Amino acid sequence: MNSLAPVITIDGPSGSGKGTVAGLLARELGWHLLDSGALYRLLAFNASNHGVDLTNEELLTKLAAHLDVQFIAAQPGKLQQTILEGEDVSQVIRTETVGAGASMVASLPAVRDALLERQRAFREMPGLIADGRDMGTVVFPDAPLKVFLTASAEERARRRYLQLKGKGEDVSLSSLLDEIRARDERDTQRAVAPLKPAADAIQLDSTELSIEQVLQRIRSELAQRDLV
Ligand SMILES: Nc1ncnc2c1ncn2[C@@H]1O[C@H](COP(=O)(O)OP(=O)(O)O)[C@@H](O)[C@H]1O
Ligand SMILES: Nc1ccn([C@H]2C[C@H](O)[C@@H](COP(=O)(O)OP(=O)(O)O)O2)c(=O)n1
Repeated sequence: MNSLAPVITIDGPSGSGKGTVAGLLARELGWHLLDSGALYRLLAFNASNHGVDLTNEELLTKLAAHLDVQFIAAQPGKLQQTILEGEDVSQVIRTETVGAGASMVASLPAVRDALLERQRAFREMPGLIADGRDMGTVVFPDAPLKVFLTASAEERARRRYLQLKGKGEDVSLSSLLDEIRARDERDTQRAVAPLKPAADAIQLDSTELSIEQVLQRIRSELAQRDLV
């Protein structure tokens, strides 16, 4: 790990806007990007492909340690492709089913341990934007700026609904709301690295904020810390 590279952590529940904001910030600053949720999604997806039960901690931990994955970005911060065992899986790992599977495998302590160093290795100059659930609490506890991004469950379900409809998927708002609530419950109640704000995180409720307004708030926090 390069201890000199600054890290901005963006944690929060599903649909709060973490991925969008992290991607835009990384592009704006020219920093690296860690989409940690993608690792848990990849593991759940890979396990299903290999017929591994999503509660089998021992086998899942082995799979996690040997995940053959590459994140390809033409330049730091550019939209990245996710390649698993040589295949582009960027889109197929984005479904709600894979998200629910990711949340299940993510509750297993040995699986989280197996993915820890892989995540820390993303910390390189000129800096890293890290998006997930435990970026500020566990993976990068010394990050100079930690953001905890939230929004009401109803607004997050509405956003996900619009996003999936936009991709032509046939989804229902009420089942998305149920799925979001179930995922919130599992992610906040697990024993290891539960979703919660770091003690030194700034909390941003984006329910009534546009993406640009969220970015503005983060830019002003960065300026206050002399990070840009
Ligand atoms: N502040 C916001 N206002 C309205 N829509 C938003 C906002 N932030 C994100 N979105 C939209 O909500 C959807 C989910 O955002 P995403 O970044 O994938 O969330 P997360 O990574 O937290 O699950 C996307 O379609 C995104 O464009
Ligand atoms: N750092 C992380 C990132 C994700 N997870 C788990 C918990 C989440 O429900 C799943 C999927 O995360 P992801 O960020 O891709 O999901 P959303 O885009 O927020 O819907 O993975 C985690 O436990 N720790």
